Amino acid sequence: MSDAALPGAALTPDLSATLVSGALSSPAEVWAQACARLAADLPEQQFNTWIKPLAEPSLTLEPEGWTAKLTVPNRFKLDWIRTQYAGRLEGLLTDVVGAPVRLALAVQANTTPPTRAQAPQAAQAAQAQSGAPAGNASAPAAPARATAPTNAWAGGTAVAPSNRLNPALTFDTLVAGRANQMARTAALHVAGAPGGTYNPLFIYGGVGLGKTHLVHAVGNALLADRPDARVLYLHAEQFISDVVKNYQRKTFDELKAKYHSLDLLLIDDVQFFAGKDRTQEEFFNAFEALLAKKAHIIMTSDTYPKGLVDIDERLTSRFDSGLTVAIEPPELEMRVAILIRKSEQEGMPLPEDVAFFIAKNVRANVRELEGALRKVLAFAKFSHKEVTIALAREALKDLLSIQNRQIGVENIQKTVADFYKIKVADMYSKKRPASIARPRQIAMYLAKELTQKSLPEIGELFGGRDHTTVLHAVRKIGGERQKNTELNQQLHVLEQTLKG
Ligand SMILES: Nc1ncnc2c1ncn2[C@@H]1O[C@H](COP(=O)(O)OP(=O)(O)OP(=O)(O)O)[C@@H](O)[C@H]1O
Repeated sequence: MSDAALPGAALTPDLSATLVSGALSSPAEVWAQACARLAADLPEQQFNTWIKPLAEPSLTLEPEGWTAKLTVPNRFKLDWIRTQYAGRLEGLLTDVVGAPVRLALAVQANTTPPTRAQAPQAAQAAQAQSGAPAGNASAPAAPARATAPTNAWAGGTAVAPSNRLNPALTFDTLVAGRANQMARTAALHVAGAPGGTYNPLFIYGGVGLGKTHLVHAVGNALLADRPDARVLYLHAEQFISDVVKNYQRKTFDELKAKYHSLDLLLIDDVQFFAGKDRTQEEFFNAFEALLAKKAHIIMTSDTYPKGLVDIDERLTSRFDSGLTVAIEPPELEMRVAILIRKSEQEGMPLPEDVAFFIAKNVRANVRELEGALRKVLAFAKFSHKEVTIALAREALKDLLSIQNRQIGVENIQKTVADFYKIKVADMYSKKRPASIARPRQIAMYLAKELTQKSLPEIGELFGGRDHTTVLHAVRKIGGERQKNTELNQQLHVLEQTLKG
């Protein structure tokens, strides 16, 4: 190997000899051999997606030993390669070279300026991608970028009009933890290899748990990688209104042209398709067309495909034909990590004890956690006081006083059972007649409304039911309550009785 192939290297004779002792004469050959071994080890699609497109690393001899410097196209790929393949690559390079090799990853400098049409999106995506990689929930959160003009809290404010993606909702700003591990891993896979496995990807879970954030992250990551990709995010209701508009104008070809040409369709809250036959038909057509051309579809919902009501079975069975993953409510450590990360993004880092205090008291979902944090930070700012547990207690006193009234799930079960004249034991039983199932659903709904218990905790207290069953009950009764005055009155009476 020549010195030119090893920029900056001061070769010691024995290591240099190691490298040239076999048939290896250049970093390209070292890389080719390592790749050949990795290719034998990895599923072909993974290898072709992540490793094959990489240019060979430079090999330099630093005072600590050999370093292979591998450049990758963007931050997202760097994070993925670092977590998934770096260890294996280091081992293989070490084997091939015959001496320890350290792998150093760097993002490739961008040499081709984006086209005018791509520029704003690329700039937004690059900015959104430039933060620290998404950490482990237990790892300290990365400090926020001082220049970040957009914020994951900002909701729709920074949405690019064409693809409706919010550039602030990225993998970088999504805290990883046990609750979203499966969904996040699947989403990362799709972002790296859209049209491949896990198609469609169906993500379900309760309100405010990060489903929307995750699908935006996939769109933003794909655009950072391929700025020309045709990506569209939309809420199911926007699809419904598009269908209605095109129905009135008889312009179904336009609708088809819009949806069938995408590379990635991200569609939120598909439970809203319930009872909308024409929408379901058009979505079915789009779904089939996109899958046939290997475009990727990611959907979110409040329940798993088979739990969806009033949606045609030919659709729900297709929803389930790729990968279906749940996002669970975050556990305590993850809630703390989220609070710390978000407070840093706000430029007001939260002391750990205060983060634990808030996380212990706000358990329902991340949106509520964000709301509580906002209250505490605003309270500190306006009162010019330090953020302490005492201050947090004061800022959140309304929320805490609701909890202190301590309406327990058992109390709810008993009150509801008395009201509808069924046995309390039926709250835990597997019996399904409507005369029992409905009061049980009402009790689940009230448990969610009036206590701080998470969906899995409520499910457990109702005879070990799955959290999606609870979610279904909460949505169903909540939805019916809006239309059914009799039910609304009954619920009102029950609530007043329970609140005392
Ligand atoms: N793991 C996480 N890390 C950081 N922020 C999160 C995380 N999970 C959720 N959030 C934030 O919580 C808020 C609510 O999340 P999101 O809107 O994605 O929830 P959702 O599951 O889509 O809820 P809904 O069903 O009500 O639409 C957002 O501001 C999102 O950025």
